[in-house]
Amino acid sequence: MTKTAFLRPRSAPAEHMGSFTGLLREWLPRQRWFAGKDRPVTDLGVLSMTELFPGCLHVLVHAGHGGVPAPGGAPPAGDCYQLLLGVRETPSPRLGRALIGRVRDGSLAGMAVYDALHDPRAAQLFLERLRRPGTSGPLRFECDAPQEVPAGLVPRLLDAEQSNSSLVYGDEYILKVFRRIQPGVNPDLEVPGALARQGCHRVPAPVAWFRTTHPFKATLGVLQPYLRNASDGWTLALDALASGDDFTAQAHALGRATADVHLALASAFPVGAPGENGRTAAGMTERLTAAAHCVPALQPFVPGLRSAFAALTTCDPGPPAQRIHGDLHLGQVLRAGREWFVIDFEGEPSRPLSERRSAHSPVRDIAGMLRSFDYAARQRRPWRPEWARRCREAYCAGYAARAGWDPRKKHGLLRAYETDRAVYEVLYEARHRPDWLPVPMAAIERLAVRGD
Ligand SMILES: Nc1ncnc2c1ncn2[C@@H]1O[C@H](COP(=O)(O)OP(=O)(O)O)[C@@H](O)[C@H]1O
Ligand SMILES: O=P(O)(O)O[C@H]1O[C@H](CO)[C@@H](O[C@H]2O[C@H](CO)[C@@H](O)[C@H](O)[C@H]2O)[C@H](O)[C@H]1O
Repeated sequence: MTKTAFLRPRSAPAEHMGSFTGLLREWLPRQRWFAGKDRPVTDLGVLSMTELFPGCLHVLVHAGHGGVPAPGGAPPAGDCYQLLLGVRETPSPRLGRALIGRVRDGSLAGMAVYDALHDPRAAQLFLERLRRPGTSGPLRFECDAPQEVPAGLVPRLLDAEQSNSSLVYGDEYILKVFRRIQPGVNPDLEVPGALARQGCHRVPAPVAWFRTTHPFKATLGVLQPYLRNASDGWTLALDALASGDDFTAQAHALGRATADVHLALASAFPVGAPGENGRTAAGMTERLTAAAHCVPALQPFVPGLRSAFAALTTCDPGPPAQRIHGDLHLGQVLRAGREWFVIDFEGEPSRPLSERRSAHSPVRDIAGMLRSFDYAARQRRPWRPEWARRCREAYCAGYAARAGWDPRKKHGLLRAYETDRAVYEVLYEARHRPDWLPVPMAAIERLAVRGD
């Protein structure tokens, strides 16, 4: 009998939970998807641990960043992360990169613990679990309509720098395993499901998903069809920049695709109240203040940026608020065949889930994509501002052709939303990719000084 048989029943006893926290305390902050890199982890606790199959544990951990426990014994402020942990005496040498460490004490002392998403055997068994709806402890494995996902698809873990972790199965399906878990339905399940019911073909529809009921209700992962031979917009844009190829036709089609998705979102999630620019401006100003506190390089530009937000209260109110993508950029769009598809409806990962699921101006998504053209144009020296400007024109024209209103005619709104997005990007880059910070900072300088 292996030592892991110890871990039964399915919800593992508290004794084992403590064995892992020492290892995870070191490993967790080094992961790309760990959101609290700018704050030390002051406390780490296992919130739930479920044996999925022998040698593979599903674990939710809480990483605290100081503060006192909330009333009722709830953990103090911090984030919850999802892990799949492999526990073996001797993991295969191929799993070296995935090794988290060896348990130091308790009944599992000496066992190696690793990130099981890197283990093809565990990934295969996990798909088997998803193919059959049912429960494992607090975990629920579900699907919408019975779709025959074939058995035995070979898994591979995407090694892209991501906010979550994704496994591709046989180039047929892709499973996104959310890493930072917040209570509630994840919009990356909710939105594609609702869009599929609207008949929107621009978004791959969920095939199966899993969620937890403990320590709170939350979506944990979604399986969807994998778009084979697709290229993401970022790669295509950089290729076009490198070869000198025109990208305006692609940008125009992308504008049309964005409008299609916005129209489908507006039908799928009808919103009663109109957008309120005063509240939006206040939120943007608050985010700027918080960002300038974390990234001092922003401080000299704060007055100029604030004026962009203040102008929101007097400018054309623009289109009504509705559900949107929330983090639209060139990496979130895939070109397959002659069509653009839109993925990853999670929204900006650092915002609370309730905010990400509420209505916003569609201009926010448009601004996200316009910022992305600027990011792409700045990847080459000399910088190619005219490339970004042409893409911007084409994208807005494509959007206008489908949506019936032209983003270029909403100058005040666009400036405010692009500024807000650039502020978000400054914070994102400072936390995750400090080498990239000059890219959004250049936009900040331009938006604060010239406002175009
Ligand atoms: N349905 C899909 N078909 C093909 N590739 C996909 C699909 N969904 C995601 N991808 C690939 O996986 C990458 C990460 O997906 P994404 O949803 O953006 O994850 P994250 O939230 O971790 O950033 C994308 O950049 C894309 O290359
Ligand atoms: O794709 P995610 O949901 O993880 O989005 C996050 O990471 C993105 C980077 O991977 C980041 O996007 C920024 O960099 C892109 C180039 O790598 C650029 O195209 C985007 O315009 C820029 O915002 C995104 O902001 C972040 O939420």
